[in-house]
Amino acid sequence: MSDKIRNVQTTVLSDNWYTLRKVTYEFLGRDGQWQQHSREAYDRGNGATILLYNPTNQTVILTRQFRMPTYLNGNTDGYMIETCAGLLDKDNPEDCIRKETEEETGYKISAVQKVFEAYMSPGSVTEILYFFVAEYTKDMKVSDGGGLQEETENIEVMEMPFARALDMIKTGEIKDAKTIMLLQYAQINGLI
Ligand SMILES: Nc1nc2c(ncn2[C@@H]2O[C@H](COP(=O)(O)OP(=O)(O)O[C@H]3O[C@H](CO)[C@@H](O)[C@H](O)[C@@H]3O)[C@@H](O)[C@H]2O)c(=O)[nH]1
Ligand SMILES: [Mg+2]
Repeated sequence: MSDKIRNVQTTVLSDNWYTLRKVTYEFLGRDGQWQQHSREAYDRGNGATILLYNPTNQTVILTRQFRMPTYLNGNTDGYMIETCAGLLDKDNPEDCIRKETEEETGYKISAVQKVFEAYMSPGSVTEILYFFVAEYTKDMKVSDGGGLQEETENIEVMEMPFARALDMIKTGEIKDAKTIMLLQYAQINGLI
């Protein structure tokens, strides 16, 4: 609880798939005066994401899928290259990301390492994202991956040299924040 806000009132504006709320409240400003504020907050739950890397072959596993919001905002074909990621269900982030990894990439991993967590868009989206890394090898591949049929995810699995992935940040072929964060984490910490 913050002693800098009071009289918080919440209205649901939309709950068709995820939930958009309008929140009005009084906020104690830096000048010591209470101000009336109103903010919208989009709640789509929390998520987890993972960079799969193979230090021997110097490769990483990424995914490619259509993302409508990016299509609406300048991404000409709507496709995004991203680290494997999913929304959390009732599971803890570790179990969730293992399950998501198998569904989306076809790799069955066990040991995962949490590296940090971050609010990805704190002015408008409630979500906190948990970031993981894990080593993978060929023999961990148990299926094609691709995501859940019933969710019509159509995910393409991409294995590529780590150096190529880093280069794709420079060329703009990779434009997804979580993916850039994890690739740079791997580079800074010499994972590969
Ligand atoms: N029918 C329908 N499906 C939706 C809607 N919005 C999302 N979906 C589908 O719901 C599924 C959710 O898949 P997950 O793999 O669980 O989540 P994600 O979308 O990959 O989320 C990850 O990436 C996001 C974007 O970077 C992250 O924000 C999120 O934290 C997470 O890491 C996707 O197939 C998505 O297309 C909708 O309005 N209607
Ligand atoms: Mg996903």
